[in-house]
Amino acid sequence: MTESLSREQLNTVMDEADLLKSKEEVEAALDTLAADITARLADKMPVVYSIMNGGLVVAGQLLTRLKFPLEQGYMHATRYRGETSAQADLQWQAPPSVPMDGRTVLIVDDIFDEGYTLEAVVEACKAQGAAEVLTAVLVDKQHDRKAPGMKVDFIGLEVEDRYVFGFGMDYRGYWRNAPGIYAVKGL
Ligand SMILES: O=P(O)(O)OC[C@H]1O[C@H](OP(=O)(O)OP(=O)(O)O)[C@H](O)[C@@H]1O
Ligand SMILES: Nc1nc2[nH]cnc2c(=O)[nH]1
Repeated sequence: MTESLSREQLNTVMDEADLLKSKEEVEAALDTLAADITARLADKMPVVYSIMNGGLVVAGQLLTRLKFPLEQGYMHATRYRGETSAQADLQWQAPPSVPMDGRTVLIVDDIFDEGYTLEAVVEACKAQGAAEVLTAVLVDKQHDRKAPGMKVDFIGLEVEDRYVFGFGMDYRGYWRNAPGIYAVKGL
């Protein structure tokens, strides 16, 4: 783990960051995501899992826009562990909190970057007997390093290939609470 950051350093990161998507743009994207998900899943009584930690804010703001019966759960899988680049292995810190055998499952996460996290989570859901597994992310990062063949079913916004934070995404553990999507200066 790298050294901890001071409050001043963290405020400087925020002050110097580039705003890529405003709060209003994110909220409009969540409205569209919710409409697309509703059209596909309204009659399925799905289980909707957020992937902790990043999926927490997105799922929180998405779920109240879904006006059909669903169950909600969480799971915690991480590749980055507070760093700004991925570790080789995915670490499971909490398994799925609600049984999914025979169910339609929707996985909600903040970002589709290389896609190895979502790929492993989808495989885990299938192994646990889910009938159908769909994925939704707020942000799709644009680059050519995606896990081969990995696709996401519902995407809110596209962002450039930089390290981003806000709306659930962290900068070294902080600023998940930022009300927009920001790119760290120099990253
Ligand atoms: O597409 P990938 O390259 O696999 O990266 C995307 C994943 O990275 C982040 O999780 P992270 O491991 O940082 O954990 P966190 O949710 O606790 O921030 C994010 O929340 C996604 O789950
Ligand atoms: N916070 C954050 N987490 C990520 N996980 C994968 N890519 C990113 C990113 O750009 N920002």
